[in-house]
Amino acid sequence: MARILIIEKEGATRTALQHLLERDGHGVVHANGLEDACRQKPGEFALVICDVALAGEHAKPVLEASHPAPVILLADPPSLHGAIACLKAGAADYLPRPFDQEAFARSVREALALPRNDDAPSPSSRPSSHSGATGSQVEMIGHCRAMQQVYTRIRKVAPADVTVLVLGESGTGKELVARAIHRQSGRHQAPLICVNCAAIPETLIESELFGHEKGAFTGATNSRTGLIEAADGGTLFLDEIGELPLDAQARLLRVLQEGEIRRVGAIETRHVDVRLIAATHRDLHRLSATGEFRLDLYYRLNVMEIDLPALRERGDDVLELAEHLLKGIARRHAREGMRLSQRARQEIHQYGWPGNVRELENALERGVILADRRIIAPEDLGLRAEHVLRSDTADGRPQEPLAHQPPPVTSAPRPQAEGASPARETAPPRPAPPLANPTPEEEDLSLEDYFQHFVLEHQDHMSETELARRLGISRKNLWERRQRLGIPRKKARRGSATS
Ligand SMILES: Nc1ncnc2c1ncn2[C@@H]1O[C@H](COP(=O)(O)OP(=O)(O)OP(=O)(O)O)[C@@H](O)[C@H]1O
Repeated sequence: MARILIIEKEGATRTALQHLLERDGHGVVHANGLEDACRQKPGEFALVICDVALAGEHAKPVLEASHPAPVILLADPPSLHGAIACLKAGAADYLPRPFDQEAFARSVREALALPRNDDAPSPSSRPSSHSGATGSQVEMIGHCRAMQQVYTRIRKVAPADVTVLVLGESGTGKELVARAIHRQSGRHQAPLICVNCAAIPETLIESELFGHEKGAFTGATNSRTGLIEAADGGTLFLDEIGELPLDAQARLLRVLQEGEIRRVGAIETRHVDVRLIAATHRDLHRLSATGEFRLDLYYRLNVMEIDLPALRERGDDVLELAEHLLKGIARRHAREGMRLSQRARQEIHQYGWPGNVRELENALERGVILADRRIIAPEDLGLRAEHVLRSDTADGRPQEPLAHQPPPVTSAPRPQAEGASPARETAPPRPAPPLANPTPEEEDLSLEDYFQHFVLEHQDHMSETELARRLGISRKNLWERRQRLGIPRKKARRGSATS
């Protein structure tokens, strides 16, 4: 549950946005314009959503006022120039209106997931060309051997200014790799433009990527710069490149071969200096055999390859990632200090994660929202039984099926993305996590945490009898626990409730 500020003049739109946000459990505050918003201290909100018309030039005024809160801009009518300017200035997202509910919810989720650095300079002091398409710099977590190889590869290819092909299942962090390469390259002062080829309609992709001249097609009332030109001097990240239509593939090949771009409807070409990083979860070589992907483009792209392991192949990294992600998610929902129970950790370790890190983030967010107390139980994560990878415990005993899941839990086949390359040997079934067996102590520990928190929070205004009743224990038990935990009963103030 995050506190979100909506800056929007239009009453009906405001109500519709509020409805969508409240449905997802967020708290909403309104402002009619920037001045009104500034009085509400926008930087203290978890997120600011602003009509681009009220955001000031290139959204800089709203971004400055809202720092360090992320800002989503809603644009009607949208423009490519506007989008690039706003994103370069540091907006978390730029949503063209009308948008569907799912796109809006996703954008809110992603903006709330951005790391919030209160010490970072505000957008006004950041060089505007420095930030990427979403302005975020997420640290990559994980120490397993496969990830170490990934980091080494990134370090070696980053300064080499060559085209890079990043392979990996959906949600493994391909965009993070692209960001890391850009950051460590000589182009880091120039823009990084990220484009998901699968998200742009086939009819628009050429004009979006390559730009168009006025009159090039019906509706082209002005000439427009494409995203490739916008990345001039910097890096272009083309995610899901396997989805690029064949005509666009031919144009892209020309950009790579000649360093030249021809806008749709243009006669002359322009020179561009762009480093390309492409990513896909598909086997491009296999696609080229069926004519869906140009073989010559595949060879041009595949100068350097970085192969990201699936999350289920990263051993204990999954727990390190879970702890790291949990902190950010809990902070966003104002539930700091939330922890995973031993059983939840065990389940996270044993799960197959077909949706990889993105799925882990979603499960943790569910956990943070659904957990009644500060400990997240396996039930709160809502993982699907069919993706639990069965393995033996460290002492060789078969793993007990997880209590809340419908038995039997069988050895699930490791899910393989459609068309994905059988790039890497998969790791053997994971041993049980390096944890003590889940025992009553663990639940006890969480109860003690809760007990301590509850007592400290309420002892000033509740009598001992009421505290004990609310905790569901006897007064004697309350006294004993106070002794054990070192929170002795406060001396009753004259006139305050005692029992
Ligand atoms: N090693 C990691 N450490 C921290 N966060 C990670 C890591 N890998 C992925 N993530 C997070 O997981 C989410 C998905 O990552 P990303 O978008 O880079 O994946 P992707 O492979 O590009 O997915 P898709 O192919 O579906 O676009 C992001 O929120 C990202 O920050």
